[in-house]
Amino acid sequence: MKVVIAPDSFKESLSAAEVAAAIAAGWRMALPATECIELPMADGGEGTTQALVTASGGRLEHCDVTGPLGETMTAFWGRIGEHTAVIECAASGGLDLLARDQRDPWRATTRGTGELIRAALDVGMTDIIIGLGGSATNDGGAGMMQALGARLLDDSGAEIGLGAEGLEKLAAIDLSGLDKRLKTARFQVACDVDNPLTGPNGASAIFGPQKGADEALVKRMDACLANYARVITECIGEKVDTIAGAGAAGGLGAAFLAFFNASLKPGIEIMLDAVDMDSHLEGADLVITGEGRIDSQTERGKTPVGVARRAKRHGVPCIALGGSVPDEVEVLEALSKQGLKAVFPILPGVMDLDQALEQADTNLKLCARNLGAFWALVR
Ligand SMILES: O=C(O)[C@H](O)CO
Repeated sequence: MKVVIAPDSFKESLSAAEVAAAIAAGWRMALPATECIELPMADGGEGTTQALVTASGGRLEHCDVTGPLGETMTAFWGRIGEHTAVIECAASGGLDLLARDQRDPWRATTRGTGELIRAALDVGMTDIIIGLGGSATNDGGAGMMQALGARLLDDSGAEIGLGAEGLEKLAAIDLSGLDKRLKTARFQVACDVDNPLTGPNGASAIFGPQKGADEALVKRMDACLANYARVITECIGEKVDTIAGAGAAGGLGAAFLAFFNASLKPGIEIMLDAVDMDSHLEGADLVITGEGRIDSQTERGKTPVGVARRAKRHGVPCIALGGSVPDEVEVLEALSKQGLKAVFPILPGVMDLDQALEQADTNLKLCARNLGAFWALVR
């Protein structure tokens, strides 16, 4: 029997490679002869650089950049071959870089992403894959653009400040000082979701709360991004706010659409192609995917759904394991339509979040072992 194991990371707990290894170990407790193919996944969010570098035999490079709250930190990017760089926005502006009580989407900046792009261009990279997702930011990529030489100005002609806050006063964008290398570099943008920039399904409304925004701040940040979209249209004639993916990573997707020679793609598709998922699915009996939290956002293009859609195309059944899973049948039905036929919670009993994060490895093994035992019974 052949099982393809293609999970994302369990945030704040296990990397995608560790999740895949735990599922394989648990499954083999029940069915030791199974050929388990472990393919750690990512969809643009944290872990994307590592997963693509591992899949392509590249290496990580490190440099000092501006962190999410303006502090200096050491971040990384990936080098694949001679000319390709992978940069994930989570490396310098990621939610997992901040403790829960430090999260502040009003001030958080994407400046570090711009600095990582510059670092890659400085050493001759011409093809850049950008991973969007897992961010602590909601600044629409304003910080990134400033790091790359754009001037974002208020109505007195002064540079706006960091974060979503700065966008409230944005009145004009001057691209005359933009790094010239951006004209010739090719960007592929791997988005973890397909949300638009603004509105009820936009970056602030859907992802603001997980970054620490309350209802009032969500509204204010949505208005800031709407102002940003208006100024982009006025200054450069691009209308980006309703385009799918513009709302990824706190609106960073919008900046790539407006200012770069870039195409936005579901991140999981880029990842599946990089590991040659199609050939691994040949002759597979089952695909197991998973993510720390599986919910209605999963439908918007996150790893489990991306993997399930690809498995469905090959006629291979796909199931998922999650730390937390949907508790509404409508969400389960919607996931099932996309090919994710069943979703299993890994928790063996009531426990608090810290305990669940700590025991994720054991819980994954036990759940995978039970699934393997059930498969042995019914096949
Ligand atoms: O970073 C974020 O805002 C979410 O992961 C959606 O892209």
